[in-house]
Amino acid sequence: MFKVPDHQVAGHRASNGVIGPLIDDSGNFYKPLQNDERGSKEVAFYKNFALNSEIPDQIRKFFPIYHGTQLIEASDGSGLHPHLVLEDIVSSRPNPSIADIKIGSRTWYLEASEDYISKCLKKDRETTSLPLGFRISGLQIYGSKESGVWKPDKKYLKNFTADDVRLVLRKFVSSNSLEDSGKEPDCSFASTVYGGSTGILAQLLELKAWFEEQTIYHFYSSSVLIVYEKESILKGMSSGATVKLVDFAHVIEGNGVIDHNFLGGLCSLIKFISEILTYVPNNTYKAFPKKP
Ligand SMILES: O=P(O)(O)O[C@@H]1[C@@H](OP(=O)(O)O)[C@H](OP(=O)(O)O)[C@H](O)[C@H](OP(=O)(O)O)[C@H]1OP(=O)(O)O
Ligand SMILES: Nc1ncnc2c1ncn2[C@@H]1O[C@H](COP(=O)(O)OP(=O)(O)O)[C@@H](O)[C@H]1O
Repeated sequence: MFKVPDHQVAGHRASNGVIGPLIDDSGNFYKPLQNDERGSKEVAFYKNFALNSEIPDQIRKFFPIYHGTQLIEASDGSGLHPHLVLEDIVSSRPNPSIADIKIGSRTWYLEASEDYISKCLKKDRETTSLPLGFRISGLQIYGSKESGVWKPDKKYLKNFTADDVRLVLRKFVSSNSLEDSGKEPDCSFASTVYGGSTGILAQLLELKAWFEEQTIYHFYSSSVLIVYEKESILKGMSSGATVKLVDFAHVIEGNGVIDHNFLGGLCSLIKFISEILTYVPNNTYKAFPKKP
């Protein structure tokens, strides 16, 4: 039984006359192949990635598992349509908090069409992509059973400044602030979600180490998805904090060159997260411990 996912935060969504992703009860996420070359490029990426023996095993966990493609009824009822069948990253979490963070100050690449380049350039300039090397493309923050979920729309996120990004990454791991409540986020889940040996920061650093070496792919317009489950923490269980990469419709060959665009954006995101972990409420930051 297919249904439209409740927890999609960015990208093309199923709506009247628009094809969007579907999920099933078995933990699969079905992303409709776009009719132009984007669909075939994303399939080509997943196939190449699956077979590429140069990808270290510990890096594979950062990518959704790929189960091939399948013809299924499209979400808009227009008939059978090919879909990528992927692991559903959020299905095991009933109340996930999710951030879709598009990495890179440049979402376009020279091989793309002139129209595509100018469209991307405009978005990169108008968002935090250019100054920060990343932008928040989608967001959902779970508050509590009573307050529910805050899921700001695309337009709201596009207007973010660097300060808004800093604040929202703090709200993401707080117990007291949804929307524009005016409250100082308490960051009470920061050490559990962002910190620790298996937290978001540790995972981002592991990914960064690979990007410092890998020259196989250049990832344009791909996102880092950050997911965790607040209710689990409250029950004393693991936060389930997870980092995954998604959206590979604009991945090109690396040809032996480091993906500086992605690496730069990743380093910038790491800096923002690190600063939250060392933040002390009265607008100061704890000094980093001195090296022995
Ligand atoms: O048209 P828009 O403005 O919704 O752009 C889509 C982007 O939304 P954005 O405005 O950047 O948040 C959208 O970005 P997100 O996935 O929402 O971060 C994609 O970049 C999408 O392009 P593609 O499927 O990756 O080729 C983009 O779709 P296309 O317009 O390229 O089909
Ligand atoms: N494997 C997945 N599991 C769960 N959710 C996913 C998965 N892949 C993507 N998503 C959700 O769909 C959104 C859009 O995905 P993306 O691949 O960027 O689509 P698009 O090409 O339409 O931009 C993401 O922000 C996320 O919320």
